[in-house]
Amino acid sequence: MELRKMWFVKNLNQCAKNCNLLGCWKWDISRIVMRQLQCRAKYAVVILNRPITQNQTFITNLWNNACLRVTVDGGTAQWDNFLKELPENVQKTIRVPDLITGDFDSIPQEILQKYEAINCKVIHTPDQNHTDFTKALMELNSWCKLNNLEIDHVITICQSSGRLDHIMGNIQTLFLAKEKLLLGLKTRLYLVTDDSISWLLQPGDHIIKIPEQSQVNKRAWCSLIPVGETCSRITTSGLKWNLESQSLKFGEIVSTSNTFDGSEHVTVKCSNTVLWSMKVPTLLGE
Ligand SMILES: Cc1ncc(C[n+]2csc(CCOP(=O)(O)OP(=O)(O)O)c2C)c(N)n1
Ligand SMILES: O=c1ccn([C@@H]2O[C@H](COP(=O)(O)O)[C@@H](O)[C@H]2O)c(=O)[nH]1
Repeated sequence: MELRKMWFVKNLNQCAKNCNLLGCWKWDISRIVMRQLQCRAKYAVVILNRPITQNQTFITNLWNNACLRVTVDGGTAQWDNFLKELPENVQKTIRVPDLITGDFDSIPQEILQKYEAINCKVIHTPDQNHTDFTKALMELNSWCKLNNLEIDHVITICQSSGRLDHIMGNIQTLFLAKEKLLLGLKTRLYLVTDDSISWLLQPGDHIIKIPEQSQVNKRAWCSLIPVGETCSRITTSGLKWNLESQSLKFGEIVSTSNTFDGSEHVTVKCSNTVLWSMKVPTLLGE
């Protein structure tokens, strides 16, 4: 075997030992969800069409420190409502959206005109085979390419209430982002609701840092949901109800209402993609 190939195989074996031949991801959401948000990572914020009820300081810091701010169709009106609730002196400090996208069946005309007048870029995405959220990510990605910007995270402000089809559709967008490479390879996509954050764990090894308050908070739930396919083999540590080379499948085991065992990290080794969600008390200001 030629030398370069031998080196590659040796490294692959090492990697296989560590990462089960698949992938190895570390997740530290504290810089994203802590309200002070001293975040040096480059990230974009996407606002979907649900009321924004998270802590005001968290949202305004998140928004103003983002590299790119996108409101999606009716999400623009939700953003406008959120702004109206802020004290006037704070309103003046808030950056305007960079992009407004959507098929525009939900946004009131006067809101669209108001934001056009202050030079927000408006992109009409009429395709009815993809949701406005999915199309917003495509536009976001084009914007990043055009502006030579590599972003680490896309933080989507939404809710897990309201229409079930939209909730499922948003999870479908997480899958599409991965399967159809809607975002850069290194860009991580999250759904942030009132008091929780969710993202997909791809096949491989994951180390999830648990914020200190959640380590000891008995109400700090977390979950591992096998959306889309059965997860035939999953092993965890750091949870109250750990899984040991078990399978997750609807109709058999789905890990809801799980919680932390006080460890600093949760580890997950999974053979198939699963949806990880966890409560983050600081989002609401608890
Ligand atoms: C098999 C199939 N089912 C349903 C649809 C319809 N459909 C899927 S995505 C989409 C656009 C949804 O737009 P969005 O703004 O995300 O949601 P809205 O609030 O307008 O319903 C539509 C109409 C389709 N194109 N194909
Ligand atoms: O109940 C809802 C409604 C919408 N969404 C998300 O927002 C975008 C835009 O929605 P519009 O109704 O077109 O304004 C949609 O694609 C969904 O991703 C939601 O999560 N819940």
